[in-house]
Amino acid sequence: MSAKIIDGKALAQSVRTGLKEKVEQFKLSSRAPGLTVILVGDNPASQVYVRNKIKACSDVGITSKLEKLPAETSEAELLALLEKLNADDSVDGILVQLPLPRHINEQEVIETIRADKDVDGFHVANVGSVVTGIGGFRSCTPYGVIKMLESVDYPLTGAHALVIGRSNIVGKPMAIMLLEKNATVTVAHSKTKNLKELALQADVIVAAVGKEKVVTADMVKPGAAVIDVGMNRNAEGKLCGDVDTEEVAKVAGYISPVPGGVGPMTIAMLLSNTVEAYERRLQKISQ
Ligand SMILES: Nc1nc2c(c(=O)[nH]1)N[C@@H](CN(C=O)c1ccc(C(=O)N[C@@H](CCC(=O)O)C(=O)O)cc1)CN2
Ligand SMILES: [Mg+2]
Repeated sequence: MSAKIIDGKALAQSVRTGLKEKVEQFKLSSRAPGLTVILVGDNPASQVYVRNKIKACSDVGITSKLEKLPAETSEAELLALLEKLNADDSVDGILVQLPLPRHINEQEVIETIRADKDVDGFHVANVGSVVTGIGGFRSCTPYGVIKMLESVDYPLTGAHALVIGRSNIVGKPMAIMLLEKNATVTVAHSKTKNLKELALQADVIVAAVGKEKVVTADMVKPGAAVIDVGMNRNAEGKLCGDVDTEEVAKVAGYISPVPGGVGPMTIAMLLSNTVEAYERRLQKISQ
């Protein structure tokens, strides 16, 4: 068997095309949605991701602004900038690129962003709203994974989903979003003892560990959907995910590649959240 590829790059492009049309309509009667991206320090990967986000905004017509701060920026300075952006009516979405330098408390920073401008969906108010099913911005990576599974009509109701990884930005919200789709969800992590046994029972595996070849072919049930959230460099310095893609593709029903899978969808869902933040703000103003 050879798995069908879930092409995140193509799906992201179609999401972006839809958003572009929406933004063009908004601009006829009002202004474009606005996103401010904050980058602290000079982490090379973060620089690439931020550049890609700014370019993606420009492609769909979202007005974006990059605030580049030196690595020595104090937490107080960063929080002051966030308060200023929170109060700025032209800013619909605010994003602070992670990771932050070690001297800055990430959670403190996230909680300072106004929840209705938190287009990353990391603020506790948004996490809580998603958990309780009352709306709120969804964390972009797991939101993108759900869209990828929906794009191939993967039947999630009653499916057994295994999420490997329990980070606040991927693993935990991923489990909640799969639960919302009526999957039976197991979350595995570094202390899980019987990973292979759990994986062999899973109809859907989402690997979000940050380690090469955590999911191998002997762990995958024939026909399962395997979504790779990992972003690693192998011994040759090549970008790879957490899944042994070549071998797993011989067993799985669906597989998402790295690069070209979840990564582009993360950025597409950020744009989608930004457009949603703008729409909600306009709605509030007109009430
Ligand atoms: N504030 C945030 N920080 C971080 C997030 C986030 O969602 N919000 N996620 C990651 C990094 N990230 C976005 O910021 C991200 C990582 C990778 C990609 C991507 O498209 N990857 C490409 C490959 C890129 C390459 O060649 O290096 C792919 O998979 O095809 C997008 C977004 C941590 N920080
Ligand atoms: Mg830190």
